[in-house]
Amino acid sequence: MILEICVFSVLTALLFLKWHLEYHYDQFRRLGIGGPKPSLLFGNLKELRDKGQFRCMQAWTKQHGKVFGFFEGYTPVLTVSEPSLLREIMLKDSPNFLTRKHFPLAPKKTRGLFLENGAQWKRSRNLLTPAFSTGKLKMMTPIMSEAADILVERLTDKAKEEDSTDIYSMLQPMTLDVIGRCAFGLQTHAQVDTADMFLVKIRGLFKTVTKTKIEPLLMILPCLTDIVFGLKEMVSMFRPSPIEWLRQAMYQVIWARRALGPNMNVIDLVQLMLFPDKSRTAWTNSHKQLHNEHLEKTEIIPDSDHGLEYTPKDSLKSAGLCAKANLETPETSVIEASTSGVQQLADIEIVAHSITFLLAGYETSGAVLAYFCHELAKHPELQDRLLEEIKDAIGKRDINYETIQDLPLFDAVYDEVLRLYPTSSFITTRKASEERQYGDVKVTAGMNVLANVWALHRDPDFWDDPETFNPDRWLGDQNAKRKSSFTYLPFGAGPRHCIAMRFATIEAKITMVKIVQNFQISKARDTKDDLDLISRGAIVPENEVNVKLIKRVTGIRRRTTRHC
Ligand code: HEM
Repeated sequence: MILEICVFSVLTALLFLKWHLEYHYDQFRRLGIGGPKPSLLFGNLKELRDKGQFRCMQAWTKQHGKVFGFFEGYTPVLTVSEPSLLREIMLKDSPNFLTRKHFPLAPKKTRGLFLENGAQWKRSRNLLTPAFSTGKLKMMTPIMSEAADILVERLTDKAKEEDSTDIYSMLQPMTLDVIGRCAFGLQTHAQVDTADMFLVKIRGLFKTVTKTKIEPLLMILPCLTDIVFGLKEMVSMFRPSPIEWLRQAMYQVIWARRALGPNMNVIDLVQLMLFPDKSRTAWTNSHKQLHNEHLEKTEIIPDSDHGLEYTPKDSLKSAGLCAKANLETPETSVIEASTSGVQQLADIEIVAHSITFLLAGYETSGAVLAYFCHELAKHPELQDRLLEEIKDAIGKRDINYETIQDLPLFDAVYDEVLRLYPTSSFITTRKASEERQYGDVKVTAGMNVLANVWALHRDPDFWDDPETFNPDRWLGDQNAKRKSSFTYLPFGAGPRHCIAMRFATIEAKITMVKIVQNFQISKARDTKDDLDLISRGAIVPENEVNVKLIKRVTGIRRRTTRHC
């Protein structure tokens, strides 16, 4: 009898589960929205994984149109490449869409700007936006310029030694040095030292992101999230993860920089987060007292001291400040930023934002530069035009924020690279707070929306000959109109667009101008016509990006003076 009851219960539970899944996976059909057929166990995850997200998006858009639904495991995602609907969701009705789609492995408490939602996101965005103003970006360009100079030196050596250079592997450490220095305040040496701890940890981090089987598991069974997080915490007690290493390194930088107080010779994102404009005047007595107490426990190392290796314990050859703090004084981390009455970020938030900047900025910027070089190798005639433009607009002047402003062809090439390779296509997501009806499309409360940027940028309804790389389409007066039409969204749109759009653009321009000035890039014997791409948060080259570099005789090899 007991056995029969057990069998009956199990069968009933299975039937109920089947009914529930069928009902769940039928939700788009009930709303009159088409899409690929999901399986009861995996939704559409298997196809996404097998074919690759971007191929699926393009194929599904062709088959189901500009608005369709798919299931990322158990999670329903409404996918939109209809510009007018995107404008409603991302801009006009943005207060209803200030939240992003949930990321299965997102930390639960301190999340950083990208993952924050609601009031917390608003506060952070308001506090962080001034750090990306024109004035502040100008002050950060020497960091970018110096990193680009080191790149040119390394490429010069490569050009002498090798017929084919994997430019991607050269660009990644450069973007890491820029972001390491700007967002972490660390004097990293990723370009010249392959054993640089920062580089090693970041590579470890991205390897885990690519290989993890946990994320798909949580996509299929989100109910396991708490258990998985609990287990992860237990494991990290014995084997700290790369992210934990980064967190600790960042805390040490913060403590040392707080101890030293504002230093206007060192402008990076850490400085701007720690001492935003408003707080400089409000550097109140309570801060001063804490600052002085902490300073007494802090040993200042002269800038010229290069003997210090950084590790989570003594990582403070921090962007020229070079202070080694007494690391036993974590109480500074709880300086509540509001003691002065001025809104400021607390240490725990700064750490989360720094890690976010690193994750959001490292892969994207490196990949975009690699795509840029790849397209130049395929289009030698374009390089002659770019070089002419540099000569006319810049001549022998320094490459800096001012001199790179008036380079329309460079801008056009950059825009076209980002059209064909919108590296952050699959992170442009929103979640509806309340139900809305836009024409025929009903967006229910809690529904996830993905701006289908990959398909949008290759849609023949909006682009002539969309698969062709043609920077000239960006020249002329249609440019501004095109950019405001919601057919081109490499940096997203609306209040949650990429906060560092101009930071990334300046970094790319400075680097590319220096590369074009110094090298002719052409196809090497092993250059692929079409790169294999992989989506791991950002869409990046799966393998090497090989090109042949020929040093220009007239190349300008100039090292930017250290800015601090
Ligand atoms: C070419 C390089 C880059 C591209 C293509 C890119 C693209 C994007 C995109 C598409 C989004 C989502 C926008 C939306 O949902 O509307 C985004 C968000 C974001 N990006 Fe970037 N990004 C780049 C570089 C960077 C860099 C260098 C940083 C940091 C220094 C950064 C920090 C962020 C942050 C913090 C967010 C979240 C903004 C928020 O939710 O308020 N990005 N980015």
